[in-house]
Amino acid sequence: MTNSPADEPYVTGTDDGAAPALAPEVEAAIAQVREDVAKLHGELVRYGLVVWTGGNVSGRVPGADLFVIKPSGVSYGELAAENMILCDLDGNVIPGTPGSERSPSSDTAAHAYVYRNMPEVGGVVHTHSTFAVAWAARGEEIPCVITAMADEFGGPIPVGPFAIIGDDSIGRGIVDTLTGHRSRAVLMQNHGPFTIGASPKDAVKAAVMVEDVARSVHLAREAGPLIPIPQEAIDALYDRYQNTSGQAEDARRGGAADRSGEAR
Ligand SMILES: O=C(CO)[C@@H](O)[C@@H](O)COP(=O)(O)O
Repeated sequence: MTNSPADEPYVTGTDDGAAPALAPEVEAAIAQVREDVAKLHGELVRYGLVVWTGGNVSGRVPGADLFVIKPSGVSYGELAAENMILCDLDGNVIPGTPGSERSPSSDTAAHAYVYRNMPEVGGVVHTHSTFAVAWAARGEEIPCVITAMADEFGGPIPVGPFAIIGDDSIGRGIVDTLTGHRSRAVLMQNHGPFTIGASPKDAVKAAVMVEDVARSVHLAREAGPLIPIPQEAIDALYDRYQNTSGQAEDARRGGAADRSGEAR
């Protein structure tokens, strides 16, 4: 009895550099993630989170040990599904696949480390958004003093260790800081925010919200002392928001939708 395509082990590469043979459902999933990740980079620009090419979005391919990430240093206006880069969970570019002729994002190793060590994560984002970077430059966590933080992050936004780009250091700092933590954002010291999410869109939302709360709390503290929110109120706000805000089909709530609300 021959195995169905779905039973076939994933072929990560071929000797002649041709694209690997993939099950049809994996091919379809890859195509969807390529489209979503390419489109979501426009949200980084729309919300003012990046200058030049100073940020990146990636998305895990459901059902495969693969993820999609942008090419390094390519203007956001040029990004499209077909020039996103398909990688395995070690951060190796899958040869022969669309976009594989270019180098992946500088942060590919960090994204790959998160995907290997946090199986629940479906998307990873990195930006240099101004106010979040300012808190990172001070190595200071953002205290939970506004209900929007309690809702979205369930408490303070933590700081991760100083780590140099280029190996697993940043990824390890992200995972060590966020594992078991409610926050989907970490301020890597002297660098900037990395966010995770149930989907690429959920991770982009966290990137948008971390910059918003970083700005608000910065301005508040400049004007006077901050008023902490009692922990029981933080817990209640977080529980409500995580379980009733948005729609049941949102990825964050365990659903499959995350393409402008479309189920898939
Ligand atoms: O933060 C850094 C470099 O320090 C990078 O994430 C940023 O410049 C974006 O690089 P990529 O264009 O994703 O390679």
